[in-house]
Amino acid sequence: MAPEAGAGSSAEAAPPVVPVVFRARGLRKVYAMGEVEVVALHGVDLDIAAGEFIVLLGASGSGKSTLLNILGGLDVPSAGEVAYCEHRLDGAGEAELTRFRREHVGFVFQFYNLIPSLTVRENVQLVADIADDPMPVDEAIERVGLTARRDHFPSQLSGGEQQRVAIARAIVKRPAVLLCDEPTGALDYATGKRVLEVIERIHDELGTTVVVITHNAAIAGMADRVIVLGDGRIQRIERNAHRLRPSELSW
Ligand SMILES: Nc1ncnc2c1ncn2[C@@H]1O[C@H](COP(=O)(O)OP(=O)(O)OP(=O)(O)O)[C@@H](O)[C@H]1O
Repeated sequence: MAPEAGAGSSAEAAPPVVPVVFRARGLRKVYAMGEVEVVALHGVDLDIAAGEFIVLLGASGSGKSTLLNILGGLDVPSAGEVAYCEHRLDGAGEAELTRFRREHVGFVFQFYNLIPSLTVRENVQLVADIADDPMPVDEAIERVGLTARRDHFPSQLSGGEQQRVAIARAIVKRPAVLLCDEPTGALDYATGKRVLEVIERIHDELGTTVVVITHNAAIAGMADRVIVLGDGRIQRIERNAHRLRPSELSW
């Protein structure tokens, strides 16, 4: 808990100080393609507080996935600094990044990447087996509403259900951070909303810091803050006065 300012005095209590978990300064990413250099990030400065729900918007090619991948330790910047709490991620070696990801980050991608020959339960178990302090596998499956389907194989599930398995797999290790790259990109309207509800519930019930990339500007209503990227730069950051539930969004 943050200390209360002015305790014991007549001063009004200051709003609670929420610790910053991600801190990026001058983040730059350049991809070398033979003779050609593609600058994906042009010097991004960003703080993300513990428990924030961030939506990352921007045109195709604006650098959203590059930024998310660097925050999640899947990639490293070409220049600049990025840290998660006390972990410096720029300049970290592969082993250090692997440990960081394993201990702190759950990923959800547009495509679910489940193992087809394993059941729902076994897909989630696989991650629980290598986690330090996993939640019970059945609890993770329950949190995404798939208890009745836990012995089914991915091919027996709809796209939205497979995405919910991917979310169960991401959260079973109790990550402090959930990074989602177009989690509803392959889903229809109703199914996409159901997946967003699951992500919202994880955020609200577990206090997970969440970053969601989307092309769908309506989803921005779910966020505490909306970060709009353009051409590798943060174009603007908007704070929502209050977050909307997925059921309140329409597109
Ligand atoms: N591995 C790579 N090699 C070369 N260039 C890359 C690579 N990954 C991304 N880029 C380039 O970096 C820029 C930013 O890409 P990025 O995928 O981060 O954008 P994005 O906003 O996530 O796009 P989209 O919405 O289409 O997924 C683009 O110009 C892209 O072509």
